Amino acid sequence: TTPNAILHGGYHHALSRSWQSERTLTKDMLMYPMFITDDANALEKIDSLPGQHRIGINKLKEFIAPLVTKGLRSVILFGVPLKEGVKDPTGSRADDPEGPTILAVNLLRKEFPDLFVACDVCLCEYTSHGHCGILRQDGTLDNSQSIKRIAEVAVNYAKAGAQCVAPSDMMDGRIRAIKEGLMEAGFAHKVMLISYSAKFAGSWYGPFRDAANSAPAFGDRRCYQLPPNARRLARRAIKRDMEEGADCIMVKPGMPYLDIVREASEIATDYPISVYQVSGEYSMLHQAAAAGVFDLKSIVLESMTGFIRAGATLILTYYTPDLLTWLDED
Ligand SMILES: NCC[C@H](CC(=O)O)[C@@H](CN)CCC(=O)O
Ligand SMILES: [Zn+2]
Repeated sequence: TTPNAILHGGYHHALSRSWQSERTLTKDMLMYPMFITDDANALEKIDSLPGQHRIGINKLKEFIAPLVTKGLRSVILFGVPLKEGVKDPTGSRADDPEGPTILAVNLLRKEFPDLFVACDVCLCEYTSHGHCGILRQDGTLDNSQSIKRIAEVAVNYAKAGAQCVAPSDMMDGRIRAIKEGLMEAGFAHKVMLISYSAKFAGSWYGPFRDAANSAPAFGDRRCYQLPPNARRLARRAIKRDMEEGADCIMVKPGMPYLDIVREASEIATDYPISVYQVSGEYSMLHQAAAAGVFDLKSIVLESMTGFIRAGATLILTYYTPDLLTWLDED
């Protein structure tokens, strides 16, 4: 089987099936990014992301239950190890069975059977150097080692019960490596593979790196995230990931890259298109509204309209809890 011959993974679950169709903003379109930390009893506010928290495994059920009651349908998990000595050059603890991500997958699948659980797959939260891949001695990326490790982590998240894996690393060929890993492990037909295909290097991720303690220790991510002005590379990355077996194509950041969302929806016409309203966008709107520039609910709903107009069918946003409330109002 060639990887992109496998379609089942993209519609195995009722929710992912709904994403395969045209939509206007509904709760089902929203995927909530959550930070799970290795301090089991933590429930820490994140200064750079007002309203967001780092959540310990023992606080997760009580935190998420009211959101599920309000109509939360899906989450994407980011493990945030804060304990000393967890990080190393190869991110070997990313798929630690006792680590925050796998513990959270286990708990959510057991306690909230209707919740669609996705895991972000990357090494940067677990590597001592903070890069999204494994480095050579000279400090440059070892792409083949990186995709081998990233595929291993993705398969282990699938084995733990994740219904979707989304690699945010931007290594070349990681989609095929993950898809083939899922195929070998017998998960490709029931786990959705969302590719962060067009993800741009730049200044929109600061609050996340603060929240996840995942900034690169040296250098930057310009050798693997796309150059902001490289529309043509984005088109090539999208086509490549379709070939390699992605079930959904994501663009990130969102508002500053709406043209790329439109390109993705025209290139990957038969795929659900996902967009990530990243931490910088979230904080910008939040702080501008607090400063009286505009009303928060209005501006957030209008940003959602932009994503849908550009062709997005799945929106990752930290505003998910607010939107679950706002969508029930007038
Ligand atoms: N794996 C990269 C994580 C990346 C931030 C970064 O480039 O450091 C994004 C997470 N997928 C940031 C998301 C955000 O800013 O909200
Ligand atoms: Zn990363």
